[in-house]
Amino acid sequence: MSKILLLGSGELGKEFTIAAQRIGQTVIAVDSYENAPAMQVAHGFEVINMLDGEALDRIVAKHQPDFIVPEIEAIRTERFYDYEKQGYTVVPSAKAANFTMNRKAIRDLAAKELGLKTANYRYATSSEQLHKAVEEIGIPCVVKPLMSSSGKGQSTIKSPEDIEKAWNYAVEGSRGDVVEVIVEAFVKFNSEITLLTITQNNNPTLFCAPIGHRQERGDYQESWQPARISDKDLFEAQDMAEKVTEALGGAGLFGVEFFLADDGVYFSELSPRPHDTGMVTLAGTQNFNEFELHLRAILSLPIFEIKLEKAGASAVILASENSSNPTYEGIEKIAGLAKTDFRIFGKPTTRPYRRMAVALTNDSLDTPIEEVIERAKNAAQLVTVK
Ligand SMILES: Nc1ncnc2c1ncn2[C@@H]1O[C@H](COP(=O)(O)OP(=O)(O)OP(=O)(O)O)[C@@H](O)[C@H]1O
Ligand SMILES: NCC(=O)N[C@@H]1O[C@H](COP(=O)([O-])[O-])[C@@H](O)[C@H]1O
Ligand SMILES: [Mg+2]
Repeated sequence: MSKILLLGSGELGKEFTIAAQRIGQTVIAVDSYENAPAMQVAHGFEVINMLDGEALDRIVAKHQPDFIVPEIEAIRTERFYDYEKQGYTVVPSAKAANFTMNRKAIRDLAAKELGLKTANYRYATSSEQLHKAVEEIGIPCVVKPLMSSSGKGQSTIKSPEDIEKAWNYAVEGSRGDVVEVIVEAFVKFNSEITLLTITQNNNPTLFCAPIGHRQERGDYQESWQPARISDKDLFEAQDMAEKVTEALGGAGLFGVEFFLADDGVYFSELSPRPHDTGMVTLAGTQNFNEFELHLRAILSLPIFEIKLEKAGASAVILASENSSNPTYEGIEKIAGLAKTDFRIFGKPTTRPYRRMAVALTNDSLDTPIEEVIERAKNAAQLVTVK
């Protein structure tokens, strides 16, 4: 049996840990605060600042894990290359974790090295450079810190007056020590998808049915599976996903994000780990959920097939204010609904817009997906977090 050091212990890590526990693996859950969701179900835990390389070195040496599994981006990922040299397995690979924590590394790899279609983009390290970059890219455009996730520090420039604001907002929302932003042309997409892509050690790459999602404030609100997509677009997205995951290396599940526009498919970014929008697979849409697939790929266990069994949707349940010791009202209402389920993550504190729980619905594959999404949204609205 293997020992897994899980770096990041939120809702995604919690489901991954439960999947690992079910097949007898040992998980040590790590995060920056005590009582994080995955810690509540793991064999052991560590509370450290994961951006602190020495703290990371210390717990890796202490636990000597068979697998180091990043669950968030904000980790001193440069250390991962050393761990690989020392013989540790980083999931999916040191390169995958390191490249995706910085938008510049992954975007240059995708657009320049691999030639994938992306939005036009520039970088800027000062507000003067941002003005120039916006002039070149054109308005509207999207500004994001190089190091951030879940929409933090991200804004859309709709007129020249927004540029200064966008710069300040990005610097404030930036994690880590890099003061640099990416400016991307605004893609007028018709929809966006996450393509869960599973790379395996001794077997070919597999894809899940595409997941559609809707974002607000750079964070997902609802996701559904399967997403509506033409065969041509799906084939293109799979081809791009295969190229980028192969370049990053290793075995595991990736969430590859695409925009579907009139002029084709745009690669946006990817997570080298289970994706938040992939929580829809907890609704029983597939024979294996995304956490089980990640685990199987990591452990080199065969995946006989990935079968889409139901249409499903997830809708987030957010907190609205700051509190500790959160309570949940409306659980009995959501519990009473047909073909509906929910997960409460068990986060010890709330803040405005913090994702605390998720509503899940499913139905037969011939049900219009809009109906399934609507039910998930209505279900989520029944629960309030105080
Ligand atoms: N160039 C763009 N054109 C149009 N919309 C965009 C563009 N870039 C981002 N968005 C919108 O903002 C959302 C979040 O962007 P992105 O995925 O790059 O941010 P993130 O902070 O990495 O989010 P997460 O970590 O949750 O994936 C996208 O899903 C999309 O809805
Ligand atoms: N888009 C990335 C994502 O969804 N990550 C998930 O959110 C947690 C952090 O939540 P928190 O900010 O509420 O602590 C992470 O640990 C991970 O599970
Ligand atoms: Mg994203």
